[in-house]
Amino acid sequence: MAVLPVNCWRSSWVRAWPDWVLFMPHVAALIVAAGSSRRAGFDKLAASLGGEPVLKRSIDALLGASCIGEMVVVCPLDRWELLGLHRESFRVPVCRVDGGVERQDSVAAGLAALSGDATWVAVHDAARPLVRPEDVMRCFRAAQESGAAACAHPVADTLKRATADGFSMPEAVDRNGLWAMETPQIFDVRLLSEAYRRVGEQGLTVTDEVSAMETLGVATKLVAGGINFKITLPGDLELAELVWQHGR
Ligand SMILES: Nc1ccn([C@@H]2O[C@H](COP(=O)(O)OP(=O)(O)OP(=O)(O)O)[C@@H](O)[C@H]2O)c(=O)n1
Ligand SMILES: C[C@](O)(CO)[C@H](O)COP(=O)(O)O
Repeated sequence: MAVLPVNCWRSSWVRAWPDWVLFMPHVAALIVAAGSSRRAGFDKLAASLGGEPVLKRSIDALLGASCIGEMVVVCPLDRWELLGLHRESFRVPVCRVDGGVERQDSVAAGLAALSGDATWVAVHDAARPLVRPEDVMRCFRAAQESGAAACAHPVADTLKRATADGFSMPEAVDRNGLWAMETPQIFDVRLLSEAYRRVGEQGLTVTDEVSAMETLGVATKLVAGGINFKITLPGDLELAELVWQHGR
């Protein structure tokens, strides 16, 4: 896992802020954008969605939520520079750090780069650019009420388990109570950092923060919102463009 020894927070941005802003409990947005887009087959975070890069759309969606007070973007420098993203142009202090091999390594790198001023952290996949600021706020309110919250949606389809060559198996898979996980996922910063420390220490594999929190025995409130699918396969970008053009 690559963690840059950065301390981007002691910038003029932060020094310009009055003390009461720094001590106000706020949410740090942690955007993971260091993936390889292997399944998409093209750099999906640099691809255009409504004329702006997908990564920029995701950053703007999180910044549209008033609870966000700082942001860490986990992203390779070349992608950041290629997209012409200037951290001075955002409404909150923004810090960029390198990611790791797996998503969980990138989240850990982002957690290590937080300023220390935030009470909460909202981890968000850059590959989910359709999330709406109101869904981020709803998720944050649920986190304040329940201690931990994540965007997700209940599975609506009939489910079947299949063989490797695509034949259905005579097995009933009960959809009742099954949810598909999304992001943002919002937690107390110290708890999530402890969860990821444990994940690293025990060599566990987790694909999201809810799973990491389960290592501490913490249950997460699931919050259904608007259309928020992840751009994973080539056709997903076209679908996202349609949603973008016709309104989220
Ligand atoms: N090592 C990694 C892997 C993933 N991600 C980020 O985590 C989010 C969800 O990952 P996903 O899109 O599923 O992964 P990719 O690696 O981008 O895609 P693929 O698995 O197809 O290569 C994305 O915003 C991705 O950039 C990351 O920051 N670091
Ligand atoms: C957190 C997450 O977006 C949950 O859907 C996760 O990144 C999923 O990635 P996946 O490996 O493509 O399921």
